[in-house]
Amino acid sequence: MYWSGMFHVRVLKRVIMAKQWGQKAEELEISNKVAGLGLHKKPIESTDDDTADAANPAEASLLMKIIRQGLVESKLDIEIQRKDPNSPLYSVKTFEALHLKPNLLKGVYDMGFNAPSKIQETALPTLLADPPQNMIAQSQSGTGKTAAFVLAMLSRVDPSKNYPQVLCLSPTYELAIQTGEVAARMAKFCPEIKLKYAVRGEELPKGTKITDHILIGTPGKMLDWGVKFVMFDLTKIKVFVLDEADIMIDRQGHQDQCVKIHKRLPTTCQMMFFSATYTSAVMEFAEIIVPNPIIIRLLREEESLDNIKQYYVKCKSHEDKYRAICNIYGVITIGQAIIFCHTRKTASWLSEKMSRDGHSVAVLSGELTVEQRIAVLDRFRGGLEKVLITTNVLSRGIDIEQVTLVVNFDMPMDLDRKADCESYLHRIGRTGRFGKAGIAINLIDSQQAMEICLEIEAHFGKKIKLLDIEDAEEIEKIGA
Ligand SMILES: Nc1ncnc2c1ncn2[C@@H]1O[C@H](COP(=O)(O)OP(=O)(O)OP(=O)(O)O)[C@@H](O)[C@H]1O
Repeated sequence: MYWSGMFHVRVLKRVIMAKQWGQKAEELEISNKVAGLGLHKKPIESTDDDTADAANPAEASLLMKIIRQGLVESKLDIEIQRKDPNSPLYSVKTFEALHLKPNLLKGVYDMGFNAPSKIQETALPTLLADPPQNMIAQSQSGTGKTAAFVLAMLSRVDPSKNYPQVLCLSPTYELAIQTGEVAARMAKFCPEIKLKYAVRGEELPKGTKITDHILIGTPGKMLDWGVKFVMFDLTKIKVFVLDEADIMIDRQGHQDQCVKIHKRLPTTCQMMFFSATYTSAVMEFAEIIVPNPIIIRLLREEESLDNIKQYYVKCKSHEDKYRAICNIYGVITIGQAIIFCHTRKTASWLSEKMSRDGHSVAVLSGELTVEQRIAVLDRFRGGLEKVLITTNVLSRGIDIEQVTLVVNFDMPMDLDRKADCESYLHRIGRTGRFGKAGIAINLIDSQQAMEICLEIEAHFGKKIKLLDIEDAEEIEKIGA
């Protein structure tokens, strides 16, 4: 009965979520659409010709979706896009091939990007195509998703119209600021494009009418400005981006606010949902609230966990875990490290201990003000501290190139104290970004932690090797 119970919970959750987002799930059932377009559900072994047959982007998109039904994470999704240059799903190998505005292209090159990453080459032709198409995209941490949707946002703006046309929502203050900084760098040669942060601390006098083209922020502030104080017109929004879309949909606080914004957007608004992870329930739900989405999932074998060496170390206590960290530090040269703890209390205990022993450490946890959090991150980015100790608050999105080591002081777990595989992927994704090498070390001090580690290993199908922390030679090898 456990399974059937789980099933009902899941279905119920989807129905509640669908109701909240103001959609009728049935209206969007694929079978109805297939009937409406006179198409038939294709067998799993569809070939490239299936897409070539599609007469227009809507059909192509539908067909992709149908094909995907039987082939989630199969090679077909991406191969089709590569082989049919007439399809809006065609992928590009250069930024020139995207026919960007010249000053945007200049900005991209100025950032040191020579060629698009896999998610960029796959997503951008579709995101920039006309008529605009909706997208739900998933690819591993550090693969360039931010640049993909930021480039699409900047391309869609009409700078001659002085009102917000693009909304981009992030789950945290830090991520919103980081995304805004990427957008500002990319738009360096497009001074006519105006961008504003909609985050805590940004105050506008009542009655203000916002004239900036792009708003990047957190859901609460965006809701205040758009709905409560009507400082801009939500019905004029052309592009709506949800970064870290899975938690934006799944977490109660964010969800309520996103729902209220989403409801007021025009039906013509292009929706872009991006994340490194989606549980299947969230993905199914995302497909309901995003009309006719093109869905891109980087193939499992493309997920770049390969460039992160994963280890676990057996420890007996907190003290023992601390010794393990010191041993690793004593032996290998580490750029910078992020250490994840389960609670703020452990984070501050560890930071005090490390500071007392002469390590330069910073702590970032939920109780700091947003200004303090940004200051801590800026110092860490600038290399002033080598170690950042934090909680799950920083597991997502933060991009710091020099981080070569991630330590799970405590294994990530959900409320049922089971493995939280999504958080694990996001946490270790703070290293090994954009194909660089990284190391992830899990400190295991209980049977339960070991079980979580094994569950994570099985989930991703990637070996997490035992590391003997007393064996200096072995530790040296991992740094090689
Ligand atoms: N085409 C490119 N060429 C070179 N570097 C790139 C390119 N695209 C992105 N990058 C760099 O790769 C790093 C990771 O990119 P980004 O932060 O967009 O990843 P992400 O997929 O959004 O990760 P996460 O899921 O953790 O948020 C950044 O430092 C970014 O500047």
